Amino acid sequence: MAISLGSIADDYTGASDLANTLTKNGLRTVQTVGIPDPSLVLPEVDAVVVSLKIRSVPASEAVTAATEAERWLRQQGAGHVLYKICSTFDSTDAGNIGPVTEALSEAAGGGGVLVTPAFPDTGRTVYLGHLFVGGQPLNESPLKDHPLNPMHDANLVRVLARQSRGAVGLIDLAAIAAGPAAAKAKFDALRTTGATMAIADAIFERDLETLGEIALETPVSTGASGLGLGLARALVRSGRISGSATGEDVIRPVGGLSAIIAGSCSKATLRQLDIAEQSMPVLRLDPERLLAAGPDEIAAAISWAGDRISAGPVVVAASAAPETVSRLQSQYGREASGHAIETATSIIAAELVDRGVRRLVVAGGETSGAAVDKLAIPAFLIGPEIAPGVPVLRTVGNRQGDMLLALKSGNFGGEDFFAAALAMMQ
Ligand SMILES: Nc1ncnc2c1ncn2[C@@H]1O[C@H](COP(=O)(O)OP(=O)(O)O)[C@@H](O)[C@H]1O
Ligand SMILES: O=C(O)[C@@H](O)C(=O)COP(=O)(O)O
Repeated sequence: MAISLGSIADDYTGASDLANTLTKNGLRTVQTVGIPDPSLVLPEVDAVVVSLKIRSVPASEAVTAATEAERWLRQQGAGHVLYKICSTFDSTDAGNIGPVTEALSEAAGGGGVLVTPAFPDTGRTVYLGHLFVGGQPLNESPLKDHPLNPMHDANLVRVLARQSRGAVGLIDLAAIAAGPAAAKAKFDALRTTGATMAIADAIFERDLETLGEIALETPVSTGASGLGLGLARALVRSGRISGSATGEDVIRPVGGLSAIIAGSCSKATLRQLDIAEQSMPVLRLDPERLLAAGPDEIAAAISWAGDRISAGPVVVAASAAPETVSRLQSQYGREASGHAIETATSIIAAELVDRGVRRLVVAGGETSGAAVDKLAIPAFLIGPEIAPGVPVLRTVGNRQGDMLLALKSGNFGGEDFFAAALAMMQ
């Protein structure tokens, strides 16, 4: 297998979001969970997205995992490696976007790295280095209340500089709108002033096409699915790949039961749960009890779901509003509460799969990572899109047999997302 594009995704929902974008733009793509075991037979593809669960781990741990994945991707032939981060730049001052980007760049022999989380399809745009989520600056958006990575500064040049050893510059919209030559000239000029990374503005897809073209000439870039779109289109335009992927054959029915597990506390997921409650049984876990009396609360949830699941899909949710999340975090600590809840939701997901669930929707990046790890799924093929950034996934080499999954980033999807996902998974 010789691939054209490699990516390292910092979480599993982000990986399927990127794999979805690459597929939609013509690249045959597979999403692996970690570096695949050599015994796993992967299909012939143009791109591999290696999913890691490193968004919220200490930076040194993230650097080690990402550089190992980069080495593996280069061995598969990848000429360019994209570090897939969140389109909302989820990363505190202790975060790893800077350290991983610098390490990947060094591994590839140095040079400047283009960085942009812009993803206009989901309302993420960057202007003069400031990230907007919908109409709001990042620090005024719901991301200010994220349970693990609360974002308090919309100026990404500053955010990235606080995490990094090297200097960070800006490729502004004026340079990008003037086309690839002007954008590249600005990028080169920044490098002569000592910047090792450049945040790039982008508002429209055409900006991302320009950025994809200049990023493809370098060995490493960092960004969200928008930059993936730019890279994929540049690859197809270059004639290096045929651009013929579709993803439709991936959704052959798998049968079995279906369930939804939610651990995201994002505004979008909270709304989707309220809507799901009108048409399916929804169990709201009690996070206080999960932390105080873990196994009992988990067993009660499994029993509740077991009583209902043969009649139709069930939803089990830990998700709560920001006030409840902060109360719990001040009592048990941010990491400890997040980790305990992820462990609980992953055990519940695995039990439900043991009881016959073959169609599973998981809401939340960390939540999805914990569930997929617990299920030990090695890789996914990418099917059609349910909502921007969320494809149907089909397992590859899964020990429970073929399953269909949707790993939903907390912030993604319309209010009827859960029903829409299940309707595409038979
Ligand atoms: N009620 C709750 N209180 C505190 N933390 C919670 C609660 N419910 C879920 N969590 C944690 O919040 C985090 C949500 O992150 P994640 O799953 O990545 O969602 P998103 O995709 O919205 O970022 C997880 O660590 C999850 O375990
Ligand atoms: O880029 C994005 O917004 C998503 O792909 C993503 O990474 C979202 O992260 P979670 O909200 O933690 O799922």
